[in-house]
Amino acid sequence: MSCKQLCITLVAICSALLVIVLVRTFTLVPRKDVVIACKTADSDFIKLTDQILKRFQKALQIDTISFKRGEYNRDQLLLLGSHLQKSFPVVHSSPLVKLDIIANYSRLYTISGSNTSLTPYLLTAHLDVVPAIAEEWELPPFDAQIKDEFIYARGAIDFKQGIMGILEALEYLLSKGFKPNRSFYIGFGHDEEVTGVDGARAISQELQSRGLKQVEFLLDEGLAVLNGFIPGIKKPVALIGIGEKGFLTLKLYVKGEAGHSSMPLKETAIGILAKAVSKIEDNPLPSMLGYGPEKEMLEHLAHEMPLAARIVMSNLWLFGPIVSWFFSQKPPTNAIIRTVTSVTMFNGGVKTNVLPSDATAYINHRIHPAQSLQEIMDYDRAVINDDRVQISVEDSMVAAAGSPSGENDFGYQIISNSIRQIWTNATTAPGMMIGNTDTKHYKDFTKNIYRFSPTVMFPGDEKRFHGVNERISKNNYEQAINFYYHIIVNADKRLLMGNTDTRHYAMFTKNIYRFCPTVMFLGDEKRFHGINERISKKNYEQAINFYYHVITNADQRSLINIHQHSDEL
Ligand SMILES: CCCCCCCC/C=C\CCCCCCCC(=O)NCC(=O)O
Repeated sequence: MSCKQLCITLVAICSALLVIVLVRTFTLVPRKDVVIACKTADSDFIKLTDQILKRFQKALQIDTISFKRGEYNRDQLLLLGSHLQKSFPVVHSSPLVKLDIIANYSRLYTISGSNTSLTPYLLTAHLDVVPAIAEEWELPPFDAQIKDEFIYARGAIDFKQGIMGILEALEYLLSKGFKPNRSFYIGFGHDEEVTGVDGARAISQELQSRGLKQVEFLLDEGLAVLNGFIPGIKKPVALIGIGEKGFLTLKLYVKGEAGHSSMPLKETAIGILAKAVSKIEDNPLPSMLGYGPEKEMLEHLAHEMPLAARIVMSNLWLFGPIVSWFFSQKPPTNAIIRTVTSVTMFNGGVKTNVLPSDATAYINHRIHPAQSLQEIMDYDRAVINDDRVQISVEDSMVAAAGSPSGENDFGYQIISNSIRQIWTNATTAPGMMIGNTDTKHYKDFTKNIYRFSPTVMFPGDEKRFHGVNERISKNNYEQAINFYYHIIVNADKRLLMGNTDTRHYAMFTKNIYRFCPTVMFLGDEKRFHGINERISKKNYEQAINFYYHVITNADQRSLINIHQHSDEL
């Protein structure tokens, strides 16, 4: 090949790459329905009254702690149950609502809709919380005191704002005479923090035993309204978890030899285990960017970014390694691109002058959906590379596949639109839930599983989950209630409000108009995507003539000057 031919080939390849990059950059624009913003002046806005605030604080003061599987504060769960009963009298006495107590503490509400042809949906949340080390908190974790407009308490964002927010919204709606068309369920599990096997799983079994086959969608706790988490985007980003990482907890065990500390062996069981753990921490798993829901997330968000970032994020096939490096720098972004590893427990030794007879550590992996449990086990074994360290599986769950997040996916769009009604300046995108939820117990009912908590977060707030100083602002709690209000109202519709293809032509003109030459009478709107869609012969003739006139009228250079014509008359 001559030098000239080589140059031509290179220019051709670069031009082709440039075209692909630019086409992807400017065509990845997600659906965005026009939504009516929820305003505090609206007649149906639920204001955070003292009464609402007090019952939220009371719920937070009840320490419904889960310690381990089957070990939770049972009395407190009962107390929380009676607090809910007292706080929401309309919910608990409405003929439209049936409450079942499941496995002693969990709660399943069935709200009957009038239209049995509509598939019901399911809202879930959990009653339990993780323990808190009170001494490390600014304010006691179970007092729910308010400081600078924030309510501090264990459970404030994980996830009693969900429990109370859902019931506040339902109480309000029912007291205003709301009668749903679409039935729905509300499931509150009591042991989500210890895998939900007693609570959510029992609720799911109860629904199955009633013959329920399918729900339209499921909304559980999950991602949040994030400010400043995603490089390049200043406005709030509300991520809806369409997938969920799996987990794998491994037990590492080293058998040692007890003896006198004055005559030590070269290595003790603790030393051997410490080296293994250190190797695990020094060898993070590789980035899987582009192979899971994070790809969709970045492609959805690209159009919100400045041009350079937009080009990069729209073309992960080319720029993936740069993005991976960048995202690896901070824990929240690192968590979405790879299987992460946390050494969470380490035990060994009984006395300062006794050689340890054994040592145990636990490693908790959160697994990226593109990897299997076996791959992670094999990786750890190879990294540790020491047969003296016995590795066994303590607990595991495979990652959850991505739920649909397309333009016509009812559940996703209902959640997205409800978010945008409350956080009007936020952009929504599908994401991957990095923690685990109760949703695994409901996966047989639907593929439309979404994980979103109505929680506003700023960088650093992620440490409050299971950490110290968990809190929510009063304003955010009010938003949470109104978010659930809109979920219930929006999901009660039969269909998404229609969108057209016009958004794909938005780059060509701002003069976009939408009109169908269709004559409609009241009730005909149900024929769209419904049954008995029809048009009269006369109307079809009108439609043809309408398009005839559109074509002939648009064929002019400019609009006819009406005044000129009037003068002529
Ligand atoms: C570029 C995107 C960055 C994503 C950053 C995510 C920020 C944090 C938002 C939500 C995190 C939720 C994690 C908490 C899980 C809560 C549920 C739970 O505790 N489940 C039990 C468990 O996982 O062990």
